[in-house]
Order: sequence, then structure tokens, then C-alpha cells
Amino acid sequence: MTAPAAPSSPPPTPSVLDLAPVIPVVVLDDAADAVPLARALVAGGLPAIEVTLRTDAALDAIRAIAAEVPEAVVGAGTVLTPEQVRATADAGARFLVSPGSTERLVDAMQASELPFLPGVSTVSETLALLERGVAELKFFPAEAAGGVTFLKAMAAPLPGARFCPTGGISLATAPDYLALPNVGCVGGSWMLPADALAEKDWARVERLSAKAAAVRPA
Ligand SMILES: O=C(O)C(=O)C[C@H](O)[C@H](O)COP(=O)(O)O
Repeated sequence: MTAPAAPSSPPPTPSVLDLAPVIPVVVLDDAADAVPLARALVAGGLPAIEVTLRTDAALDAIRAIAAEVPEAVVGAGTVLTPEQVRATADAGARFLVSPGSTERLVDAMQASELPFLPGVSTVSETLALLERGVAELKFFPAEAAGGVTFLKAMAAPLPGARFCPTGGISLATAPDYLALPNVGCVGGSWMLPADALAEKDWARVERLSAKAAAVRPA
């Protein structure tokens, strides 16, 4: 008798930190821009896209990207409340990012079963999340909270934590972050200049995204 075939399991979802070296952080005023913007980011080589919930257009933007740009992995940023966790999951967000962490918010993000990056900026916040088994984190606001020096210092006592630093990072500084052993990727908005968005200059967004996607550890 032959052994029954092992049930095929779906491929594991890669960690959010390993999707791309750079996660663009998008603030959209008009949901109609979401699809061309996402296509430009993907064409440039940045498939993981964080749409922040800072504007009224955000949920519609997430919905549109999820439906119309299958090559993108769209996530929700600036998630502040359990209600927003539910709303963004319903809209099709495939990962969640918050600028900080509260018990209530982390409970909700864990319950969503979506990958999530809760925000931290201190050793104690990082330790509290490690105690809960959450080891992939957003370090925010990266430059203001101590930048590369701070993250380097955290790697020694807390080697289990891995970060996506975000906040004030540029094409010039990203390589220094990516060279750290506890950094998986960086977040930033430098490939989305306000004037390019205002002019709907998607070709420029694509060119800047290609430069961001080519960033390598220093
Ligand atoms: O809203 C959030 O949750 C944020 O992540 C805040 C900022 O939008 C990002 O930190 C991007 O920062 P910059 O690259 O400095 O523009």
C-alpha cells in the first residue's frame, strides 16, 4: 500500500520585512491615483506598498490596488485602532503597519491573522513585543529616534528583534540601515515627491522607485 500523499500546504507568506528592501509609504488624497501610482511603484521594482490611513481616500485606495494591481502587496499604514484593523483587512490590505503599539492595537493586529509591523522607538517597547512573540517591528520615527546608531546598539541585547526603520530615511541613508543585521527593509516616501504626485508624473515615480529598488546594504 502506498502512503497517502502529504497534504499540500500553501507556500509560506514571506515576512513583510523580506518582500523588498524598501517599502514606499504612500499618502493619497485622491483614490483615483491609487492604481497608476501602484503600477509605477511595481514597475520600478517596489511591490510592497504601505498606504497610510492618514487621508479619507486611503481605504478606497487600498481596495483599488488590491483589486487591480495583483503584482502589488498592498498594506495599510498609520493603523491606530482595532476598528481600522478590521476596515483595512476588509478592504484587502495584506499587511498592517502602526507607528506605535498599544495592548489593544497589538491584540487586534494579532487577531487579524495578517502580518503586521507594530511601531516601536525604545528598548522597553521592543522587549514588551518580544515577550508577546512579536519580533518584526517598525522602528519609528527612525531618524528622530536615534537612527542607525540606536538600532546598532539594540542588536546586541535584543538580537531577536528585526526592524523596518521608517521616518526621515532617504536614498542616501537607506544603505546604512540595510547593512545592520537587525534591519530587514526600510520604509520611506522619498520616491513619492509631492510635486510628482500633484502632476501625476507616474514616470518620475517609476524612475525614483527603480533607484530605491536598487539600494543595497552599505
Ligand atoms: O504615517 C505613518 O505611519 C508613518 O509611517 C509616518 C511617515 O509617513 C513615514 O514615516 C514616512 O516618512 P518619511 O519617509 O520621512 O516621509
